[in-house]
Amino acid sequence: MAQTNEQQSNETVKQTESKQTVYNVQNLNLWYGEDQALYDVNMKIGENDVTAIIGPSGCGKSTFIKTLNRMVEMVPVVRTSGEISYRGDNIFDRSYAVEDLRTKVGMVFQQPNPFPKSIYENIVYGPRIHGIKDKKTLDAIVEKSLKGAALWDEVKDRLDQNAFGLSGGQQQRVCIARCLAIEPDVILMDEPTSALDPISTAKIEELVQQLKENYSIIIVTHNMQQAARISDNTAFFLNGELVEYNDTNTLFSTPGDKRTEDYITGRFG
Ligand SMILES: Nc1ncnc2c1ncn2[C@@H]1O[C@H](COP(=O)(O)OP(=O)(O)OP(=O)(O)O)[C@@H](O)[C@H]1O
Repeated sequence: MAQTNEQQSNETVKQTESKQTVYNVQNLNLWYGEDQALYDVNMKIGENDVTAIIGPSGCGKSTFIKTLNRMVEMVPVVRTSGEISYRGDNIFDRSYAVEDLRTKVGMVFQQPNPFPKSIYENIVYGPRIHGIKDKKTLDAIVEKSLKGAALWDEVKDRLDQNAFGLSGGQQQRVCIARCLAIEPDVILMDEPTSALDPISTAKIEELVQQLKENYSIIIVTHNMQQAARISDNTAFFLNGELVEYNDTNTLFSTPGDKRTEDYITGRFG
């Protein structure tokens, strides 16, 4: 029998009750002008979890993930209702400082997008904006971040070379390292491997497993096998609605909603 979002959300809370809640999304609706893209989304996201967002093209996955750092508001016609609490504070409150949110919540995109600068300059960009000038401190941040992104050994002898000279998979790890350099709490990943070859994809997947020790990760993916391999919880979106949200094993083995079953068995999408 189909369950309501609230029932599913409560169950997921039970399963992760020993964990801190990083995000609590309540009754989130979002419109692009007249067109509604998200409908009454309710979802709790746990600390140190990898949370996968799946669903067919146009179902609202990217829109949802971009609400979590309020990047979606860069589209001027966007309007939202409901609440997203991050570590207990509603990020839609007028007094909430979006700059603080963006230092806590890093983002990695579908296409690797390093700056047209050296590998070193890519990593120190954020820390410099935050006022860090000391060369030794910056050097240490570069090493730590590149090690965290499993890239240090490959690039440590050519930090002054342009990041554009790296492979696509390495560029994506530069972007992850750039994100780690600001010491985020959460990393949002919007289809981070869809432009990469299988070997680079496997490296990023392995990296996600390492990163979850220290960060909470929310990843949009078209690839259901990827969601099954790397995530703790999975949310299935369809037409802007959160159809089902559960621990990944349960969602893929015994989906509670016929629409989830149809999607994961390849009947559409
Ligand atoms: N900037 C925008 N302006 C107007 N409508 C938009 C904008 N971005 C997305 N939408 C609409 O919002 C809905 C959800 O789009 P979104 O990109 O979030 O879906 P998605 O699941 O991430 O798709 P895909 O897997 O193809 O990337 C779609 O109907 C889309 O046309």
